[in-house]
Amino acid sequence: MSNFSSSQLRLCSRPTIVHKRSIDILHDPWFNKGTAFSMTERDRLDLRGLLPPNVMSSQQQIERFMADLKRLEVQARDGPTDPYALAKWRILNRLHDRNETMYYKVLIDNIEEYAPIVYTPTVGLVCQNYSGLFRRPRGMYFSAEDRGEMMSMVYNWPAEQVDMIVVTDGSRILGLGDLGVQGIGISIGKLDLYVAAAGINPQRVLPVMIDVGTNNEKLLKDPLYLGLQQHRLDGEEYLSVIDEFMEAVFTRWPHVIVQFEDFQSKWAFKLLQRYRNTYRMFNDDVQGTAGVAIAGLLGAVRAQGKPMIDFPKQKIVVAGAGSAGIGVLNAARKTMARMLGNNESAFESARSQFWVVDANGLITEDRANIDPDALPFARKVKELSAQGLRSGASLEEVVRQVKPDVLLGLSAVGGLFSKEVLEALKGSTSTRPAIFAMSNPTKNAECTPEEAFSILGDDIIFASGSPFKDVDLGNGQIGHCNQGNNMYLFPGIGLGTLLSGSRVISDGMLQAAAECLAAYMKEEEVLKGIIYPSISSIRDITKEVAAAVVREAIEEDLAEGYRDMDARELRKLSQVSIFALRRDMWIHLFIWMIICGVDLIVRMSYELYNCICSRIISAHTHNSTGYTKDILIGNLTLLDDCNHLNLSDVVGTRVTVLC
Ligand SMILES: NC(=O)c1ccc[n+]([C@@H]2O[C@H](COP(=O)([O-])OP(=O)(O)OC[C@H]3O[C@@H](n4cnc5c(N)ncnc54)[C@H](O)[C@@H]3O)[C@@H](O)[C@H]2O)c1
Ligand SMILES: O=C(O)C[C@H](O)C(=O)O
Ligand SMILES: [Mg+2]
Repeated sequence: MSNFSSSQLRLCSRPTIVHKRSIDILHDPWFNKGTAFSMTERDRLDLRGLLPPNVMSSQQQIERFMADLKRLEVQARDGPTDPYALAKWRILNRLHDRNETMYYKVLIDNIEEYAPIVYTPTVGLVCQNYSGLFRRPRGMYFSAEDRGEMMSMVYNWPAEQVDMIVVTDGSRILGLGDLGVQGIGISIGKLDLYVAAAGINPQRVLPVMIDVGTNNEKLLKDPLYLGLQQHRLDGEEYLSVIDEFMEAVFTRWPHVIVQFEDFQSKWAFKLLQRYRNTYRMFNDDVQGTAGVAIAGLLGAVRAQGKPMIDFPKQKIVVAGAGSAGIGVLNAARKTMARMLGNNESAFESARSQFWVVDANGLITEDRANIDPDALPFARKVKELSAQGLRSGASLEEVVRQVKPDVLLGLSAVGGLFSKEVLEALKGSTSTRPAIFAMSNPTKNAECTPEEAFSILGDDIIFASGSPFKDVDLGNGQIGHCNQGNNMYLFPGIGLGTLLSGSRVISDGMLQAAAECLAAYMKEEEVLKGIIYPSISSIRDITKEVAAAVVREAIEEDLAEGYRDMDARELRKLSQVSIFALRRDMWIHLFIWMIICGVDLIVRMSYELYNCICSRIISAHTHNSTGYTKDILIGNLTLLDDCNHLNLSDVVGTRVTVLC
């Protein structure tokens, strides 16, 4: 017999009235069921796309939480270079969920310490463990199950404006392979850098995961996996999902920029060709990496005490012919060709400077089923014997015979530059050979700086994709470890494109970004072996890169202007001094607005803050942290000299300023 009266029963079965919708529900601990929301509930509450696609039972949710809790102790000590990396990530992530503005303040002020936590290398560990780490969702998930729904579900995202999307399909996360839906961590990490380095408004960024399944058998068998448990879609089916996604986001936000990230090379090039002339998009692994590598390669030439124009004489061995390797090879060949006269024969002769080794050894023209993207770099069979080489030669053999100036790794194989390979590089004809161990995360680096310096001696250039500490060479000298990572370019490429209002991202804009990075390092730094800036100057380099991209977009007549600044005004800017242009960027770089109820929080530069302060009605210190102030905004029409800021809607409101 039940103890309930019939009126109590009626009460119990009464539906809960949910006044909230969409993300507000997920952020309300009273209503939130997280991944346990059924598809019907997701549709009725405008939640489709705001959660990973796999609907979980509450028992599964508990199991996932417990499994993560048990793993915590082991995994918190699993960080590649920092034993507490994962624990730090959790703490920062919790801060993000409580107070986003403070999160970015902490990140910006401590970028050197926390970039390796929110970005490479720790982000790799985060993606690997995402099922356990998942708490509050960030970003959107578009899955194969959402076909036909994307055009409407894109409106479930709460922000009216989105400037930057970073999208992945999770198929090649860093050098960690197919991580399926867990790859969303990489989109989140890249966008954290967009906010920290380029000052993009955090309310206008959108991390996206397109879940078309996974071919990772471990994940397919894991009952707690958050993604679709099916093999990846392929061919036309795959393309139709990505097409639908692109159409949906560009319909809602026609001016958005979409950065493709960590797509397996099989699709990376095809998607780039498919969309780059129609949409504002780029592929960071192909194009961002290429620019960063070019800047580093030119730096390596300067570090030998030679002029950059000597670059076409460099012999370069590349290990890895995937999206990143081929991207770098194409860009390096074009750069050489430009230096050699920019004609057909220059382009042809530049080709002979490269030797490409992949999982099957040296790539030569006689290879069966050769990847068409690698074909232009296949060595001619008739020249092999003269070089003491053969089809499929090992990396060690190639290095020994070629005696290259540069050994560049984008293979995702940790330790590939073994003792034997580095010993072979001792025969290099360069006065200062360069080693680029660019694969991520840390354990996938082709070699460590210690290995390189100890085998090859002090007079080398070393760069790695993930951060390593400089090496004490024991004679009062420091072996400098450069971080050659596309983070030095993608925020500036995105920001420059945004500010220019260019409809597409041209080769010229990417080239301008790379040249800007190459020119950024001073002669004396380069001669010391410092060929990339330090992460602490990422805001500054981003500003420079963005300015270069804007200038090139204007030059190519692609710029259509941004917000209040039309193309004509932009063009005028190109004629004034570069300083004025930078000042303008500075303001855009540092301002963002977060609408909080009726009040606004404004994050801005000191420069702009001072400008506003001279016109405020009242100001008082808001809290004890010393960097937050409440001000009452006066007549903002006086703000004309704070170029292009339309703050008129904040007149008379209380504004919290974070300087
Ligand atoms: N530093 C950076 O800014 C940066 C940028 C992009 C990519 N990456 C890193 O580069 C790596 C590769 O990325 P991708 O997108 O090109 O991957 P990918 O899977 O498309 O390509 C990997 C390539 O390495 C080759 N390879 C595998 N084993 C090899 C071996 N033993 N010897 C030589 N080559 C071998 C494969 O045949 C393939 O051509 C990843 O670790 C990624 O994190 C770094
Ligand atoms: O994410 C990074 O750190 C660089 C690059 O995009 C990569 O895929 O490794
Ligand atoms: Mg990447």
